[in-house]
Amino acid sequence: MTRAVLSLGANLGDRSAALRAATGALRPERVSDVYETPPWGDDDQPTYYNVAMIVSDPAKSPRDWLAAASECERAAGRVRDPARRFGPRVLDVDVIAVWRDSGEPVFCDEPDLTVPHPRAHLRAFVLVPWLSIDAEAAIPGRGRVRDLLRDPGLAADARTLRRLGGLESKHDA
Ligand SMILES: Nc1ncnc2c1ncn2[C@@H]1O[C@H](COP(=O)(O)OP(=O)(O)OP(=O)(O)O)[C@@H](O)[C@H]1O
Ligand SMILES: Nc1nc2c(c(=O)[nH]1)N=C(CO)CN2
Repeated sequence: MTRAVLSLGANLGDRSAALRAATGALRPERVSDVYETPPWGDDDQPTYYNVAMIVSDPAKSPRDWLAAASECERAAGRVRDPARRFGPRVLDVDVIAVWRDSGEPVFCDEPDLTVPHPRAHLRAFVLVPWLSIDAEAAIPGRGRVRDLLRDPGLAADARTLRRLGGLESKHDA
């Protein structure tokens, strides 16, 4: 059994619909409300809708979670622009952290898969939704999410997020 935390983001097209379709495919144990978040890393793009979810599966390795994430992105019609890092997208699904049934964290450091996600601890749009569905959330090797969010820069970013409500309601105009 592995348990994973996934972070989903969308800022092109019908953002709620993309997140809802991915949630249907990934069948999470828990999913956060939708947060509207300013773009991180590349300012020149629309605001994102972000959610965090907790998933578990008896058979899935971190690489299987990455494959499931990539399949959701493909199904949403994502086109990669190699020239634009952190650029706009119909759907992004990141594998934030993975644990075995025993609670032991899984670490991966491979060219196409790094777990825990190497930038998760810098992103209020990952940490705030995650903390909302797990008060004890912690990034293996980095510490508890509620402590990470005490960093002044992250705390300021956290205040720019707007909680919109559950995925079942429609948020896009
Ligand atoms: N933990 C991870 N979760 C998702 N993708 C990962 C992870 N570690 C490595 N990758 C790799 O990152 C590649 C690029 O992903 P993507 O285009 O979503 O990056 P990005 O959105 O520009 O940046 P970021 O990963 O910081 O969100 C993927 O093809 C995947 O192989
Ligand atoms: N607010 C926000 N900003 C981002 C996001 C995201 O999901 N939310 N994803 C990115 C992909 O690298 C880049 N920037």
